[in-house]
Amino acid sequence: SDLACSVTEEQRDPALKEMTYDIGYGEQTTLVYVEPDMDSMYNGNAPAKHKVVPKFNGLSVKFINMSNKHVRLSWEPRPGGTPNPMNKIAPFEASGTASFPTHSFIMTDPDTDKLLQRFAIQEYPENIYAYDPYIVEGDEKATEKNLNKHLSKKEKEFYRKWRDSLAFNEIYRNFTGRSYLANYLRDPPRHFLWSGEYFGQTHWVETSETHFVMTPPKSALGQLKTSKKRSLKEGETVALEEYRAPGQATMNMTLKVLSVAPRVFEIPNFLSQTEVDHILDLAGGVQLSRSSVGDVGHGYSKAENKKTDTRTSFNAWVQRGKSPIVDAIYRRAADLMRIDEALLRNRDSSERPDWPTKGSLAEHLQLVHYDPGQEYTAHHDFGFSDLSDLQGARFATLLLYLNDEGLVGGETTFPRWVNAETFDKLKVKPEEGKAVLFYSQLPDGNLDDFSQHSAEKPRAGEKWLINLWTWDPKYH
Ligand SMILES: O=C(O)CCC(=O)C(=O)O
Ligand SMILES: [Fe+2]
Repeated sequence: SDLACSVTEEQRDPALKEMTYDIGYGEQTTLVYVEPDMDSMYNGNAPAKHKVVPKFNGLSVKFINMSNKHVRLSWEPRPGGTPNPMNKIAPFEASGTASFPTHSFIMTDPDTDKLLQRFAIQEYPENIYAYDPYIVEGDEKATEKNLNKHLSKKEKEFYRKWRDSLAFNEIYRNFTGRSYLANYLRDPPRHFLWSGEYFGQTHWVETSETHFVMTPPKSALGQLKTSKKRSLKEGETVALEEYRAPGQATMNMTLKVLSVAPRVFEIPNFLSQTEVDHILDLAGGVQLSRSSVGDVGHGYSKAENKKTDTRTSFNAWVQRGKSPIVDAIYRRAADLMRIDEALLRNRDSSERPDWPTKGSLAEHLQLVHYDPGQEYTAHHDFGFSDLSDLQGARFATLLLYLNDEGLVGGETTFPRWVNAETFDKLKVKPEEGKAVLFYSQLPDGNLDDFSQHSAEKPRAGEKWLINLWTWDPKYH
């Protein structure tokens, strides 16, 4: 695109370092993410040498089923206590959730309820828990014999892939301090990522999707076909120009680094008052339903919809084509993330054939409403992929705050942000029109465990917010 921004030359992400490794196929080299040290996070002025251990000790846990049978995963409030069934994991697939050290999980045979293995969750970075009924520890020969006895050729290949993934995880963790939560070896994100080198660092980017400052008449706000390129009226550079900030061909958006690890940015005035009002207007016309959470690993449309106590808010989905204003918000968001807007809608094969899918890489806007006392406890927006090569996963989350008046509390918090000052969480205060951008993926393609976040309870007032999730890449 010809929109200007503060990145003048494309360079390798400053947090990527070369790592040489050998998982049994000879020496190989790849780029991995290494967290910047304290001094660089504070641009040379770190208040202390070492990072503070966060008070919050939760982590993302990944369970791998390395057997050729389905297993049932259950959570035990205490080891040996009554198990709470979670989900079935298919042969050679993985599943996961946010958890805490000392929590206990079990895998059982779904037909007989026979206990297969119990997992006691350890402290970060002990994120990965595998059920492998074939391995004979320290005896390659006996293991091989087992594999040949129980697995087909194809199944042995799947098994091998997980063994490779576990072997890579060991090396990756020694080098970077983090677990490899993706499957070996995930490509780096295909999208651009803003760098986040130090607190307060700013980037800027231009957009031609300027603010709406007047609400167009209802007749101009009909449904759009977002699978098509937009057709504009004669002389227009953007839709409904006459209702936008006058005399402005473009506007600049500023991203300020709130956290380096995870990479969190805030963008003031992303939405105008008119746009906020329009969305809240739409909310009046859409049916809000109790929010659900699910493992998004296999695509959100197939997510298991479970109503739980971890998420007590209400939500609704708003499609990009709902109105030209919603469409403009997607286009502006695309400019903000430096992603082609065409990737955030369905395309025909002539548009961006360089991408592996024709489906939109963005989800519908998720409109969320919290009353006092409602919350979304600490979670990750990513899910775990099966052994497919593409490993589609949520890449970025854009949060748009729609109100602040009368709202007390209700912050978005990042309890595991790396810093040298406090063990308390990073709190982002909702401000009308403000956006927060964070990445669920690291620039090396791994999932970012530190992207864990929560929505605090409003203590007074209500909270309205939008989630816009972008995938890398969604493949359904
Ligand atoms: O409400 C917020 O501040 C965050 C919401 C969130 O994390 C989510 O819906 O996934
Ligand atoms: Fe979230």
